[in-house]
Amino acid sequence: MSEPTPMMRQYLAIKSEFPSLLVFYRMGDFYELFFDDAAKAARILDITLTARGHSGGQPIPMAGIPHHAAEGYLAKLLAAGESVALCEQIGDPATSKGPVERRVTRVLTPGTLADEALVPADRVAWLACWVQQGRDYGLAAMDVAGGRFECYPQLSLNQLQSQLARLSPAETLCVDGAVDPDLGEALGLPGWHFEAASAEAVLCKHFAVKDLGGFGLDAPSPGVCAAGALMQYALDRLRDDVKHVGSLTRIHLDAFLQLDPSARRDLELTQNLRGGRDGTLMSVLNSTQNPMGLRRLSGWLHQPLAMAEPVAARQTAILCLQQDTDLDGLRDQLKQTGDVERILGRVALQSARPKDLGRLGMTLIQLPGLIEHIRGRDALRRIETELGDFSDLAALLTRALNSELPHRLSDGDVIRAGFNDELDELRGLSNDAGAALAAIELREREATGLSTLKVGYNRVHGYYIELSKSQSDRAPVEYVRRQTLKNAERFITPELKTFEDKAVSAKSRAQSLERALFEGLFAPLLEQLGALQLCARTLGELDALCCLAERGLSLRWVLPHLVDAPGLDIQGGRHPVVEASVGERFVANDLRLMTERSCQVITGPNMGGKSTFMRQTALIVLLAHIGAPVPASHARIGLCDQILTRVGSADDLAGGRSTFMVEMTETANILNNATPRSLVLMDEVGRGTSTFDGLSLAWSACEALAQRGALTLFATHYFEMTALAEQFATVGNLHLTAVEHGDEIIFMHQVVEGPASQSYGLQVAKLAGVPRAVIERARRKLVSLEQSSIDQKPAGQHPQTDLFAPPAAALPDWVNEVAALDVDELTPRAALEYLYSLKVRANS
Ligand SMILES: Nc1ncnc2c1ncn2[C@@H]1O[C@H](COP(=O)(O)OP(=O)(O)OP(=O)(O)O)[C@@H](O)[C@H]1O
Repeated sequence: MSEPTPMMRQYLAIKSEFPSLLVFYRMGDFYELFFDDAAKAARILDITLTARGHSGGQPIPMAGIPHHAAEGYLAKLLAAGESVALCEQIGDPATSKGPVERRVTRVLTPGTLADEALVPADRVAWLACWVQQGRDYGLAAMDVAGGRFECYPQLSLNQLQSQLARLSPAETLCVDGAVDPDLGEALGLPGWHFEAASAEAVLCKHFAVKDLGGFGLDAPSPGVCAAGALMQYALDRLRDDVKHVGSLTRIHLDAFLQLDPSARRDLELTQNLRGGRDGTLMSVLNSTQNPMGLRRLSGWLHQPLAMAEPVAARQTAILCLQQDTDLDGLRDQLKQTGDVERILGRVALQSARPKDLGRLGMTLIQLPGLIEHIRGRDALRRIETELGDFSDLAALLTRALNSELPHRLSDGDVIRAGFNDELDELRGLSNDAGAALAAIELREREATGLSTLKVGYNRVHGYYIELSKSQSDRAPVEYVRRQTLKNAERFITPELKTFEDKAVSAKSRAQSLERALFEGLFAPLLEQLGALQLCARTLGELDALCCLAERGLSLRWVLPHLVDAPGLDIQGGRHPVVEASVGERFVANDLRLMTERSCQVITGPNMGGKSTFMRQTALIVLLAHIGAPVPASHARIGLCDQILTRVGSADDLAGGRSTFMVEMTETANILNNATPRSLVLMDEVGRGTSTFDGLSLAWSACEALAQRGALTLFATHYFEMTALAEQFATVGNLHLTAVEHGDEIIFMHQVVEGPASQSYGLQVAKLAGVPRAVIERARRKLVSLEQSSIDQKPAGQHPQTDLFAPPAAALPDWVNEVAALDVDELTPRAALEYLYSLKVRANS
């Protein structure tokens, strides 16, 4: 069996330190990956898997990526949730015996990134950490690129799941061995990181405080333990450098409208059910002008408010932007601003690039003009103040930086001419040694009056002044003789010697001085970091508010009246996404849900618009709670505590749960948590099992919600459920209208009071292209099913039939007649005659 080569031994030693990371092993112009790392990277990156040498008689799998193109590949791996250790060549290949010395210089994990190329601009790559203590859970989350840090001191399992679904973390941490599939994948950390004392000590040290009382976190809690462990991890990964994380925000969940994970998914806020972005609420709502505004808007959508005051403040600001400012002008100006929030993160992490500071400078220059648009408006006064005044920094950056900046600092030409004399001189020397020498030559010739004096250079003696033999004895005393030629003498002077030292090393000295001057710009920025971060967040907020103001005007949405009493009164409500696709053809609908009529059972044909109507109600309620205008002609919305949904069907095969199991788990969650302030959407609950089981479950779930007084929309194809309205005063019936036209069906999409009369399932199937023969067969089967259903319903045999049967008085008399028929005794002819007689009665 062959021994590993020295290089492979080196690789294996390094890999053993980072077993769970992909090790990028630098070899010349390539990063190479070996063994399982190579196979994984080849699969994710779609690159070729090759082999190099042998190990244990087997070829070693290898995959490589060019060093200069690494960023794109890294971004893809990190987006796939992988972490990477970059192992660089440290030693000099020319002088190394054996393999060049190599060391891991950087560890990249999905949740600890701030590089522009590696973090998507449109969302926050949260690093989250949870811990369980008894029945309670604690959660902490850090936005490393943006410098935000949140703590949720004490949560139930349900709340933790909901928050994790909201954050959708790029990377999650938990106690080693505690990984729970219901909470997503997580990296285990040693338990002692989560001990209260060590967690608190890490946090106090970072924030330079005696205790955490200032953050409202004085009492020990699982959340603080999670926050401490998370901070330690971030410090380890980022080499003790997260000074832009200046505060820990305690999150009070009561302040926010809760969305259960299924509501977040089903309502397709920022991601559709297929995982894409089209057809989402965000796709209609977003007209933000910069990434800070986009992230802020997305954050608002996922965390609507539950308190009247902050909602009212946003509404007032939006109204002011719509009525009292040059909204287009303001938005144009916001378009010119850079992603200051992330730039500041990179400044703090010492990884800002020239273009970062250039864009920061440009943004700070724009600020006064931007503020001018909102100056003196009461509703925007806080924003005006928080944007601040950074004219000193703007001036500094303008003076210091060129207007065109390179991608990398090492490319040079970053610092503007005139900012630093020494740099100007060094650049002058390296760029323009010839001109400088000509200037010296001219000056010396004039000073000495020696006409043959000239300045030259050779590689052995460097720079010299040359005089012809005839004039050389008149050389000034400070000229030191260096070389005698046949017809000339060569001299050096202290000035020339200095010039030479400077010129030879000028280029490299210019580079290092430029680097020092560039990094020197960080200090004054960091001095004002807190105020700059506030400015960045306020820019994001203003952009998001402008977006909502603009969307309201462009899409004819209205600001709703928010009231404390639970209930909804929506007039002319529309579904923003469906309306965007069908345009004028969209049929607006009204809805009233009040304490006295809190539950509506919705029936109507397939494709009639039941789901659309229910979802539009949830979206209107959600938009109202972020303070936004809503797609309606008028809306009065009572403050809600949560939106709970059970719509659509999805298998959770990975979690080992069937469609019906998922449906029932979500239903259980709703029944356990709904309150009279909750908006509950139930779409065809029960359809995943046998008719009677499904109907019974749907009935009792709807009954329970009605009794609890939760604001409920319950769409169903079980017509039996329309009878609930007769038993409960708080239950009403609504249906979606459709009309038959010959053999066709036309959907009116209108919501009207009362139960639907027909389901039109077969017509819809025909519309969908189900073969004619199958439809005909289904039609015959339907008749016989309906017939046998009637036959099988003598009172007392099926408790469900009693429970759900419409009151006897409501039935037409022929039903009893048919029920009494002994079909087996009928001849085909008698049956046919009876059918004809029924038809005559039906038409009369
Ligand atoms: N109010 C409306 N105005 C115009 N078109 C609508 C409206 N509501 C729904 N539609 C159209 O009808 C289609 C079907 O709507 P939806 O999925 O809501 O029906 P449904 O009653 O829930 O159907 P099913 O019972 O089969 O689930 C939508 O995709 C949309 O194109």
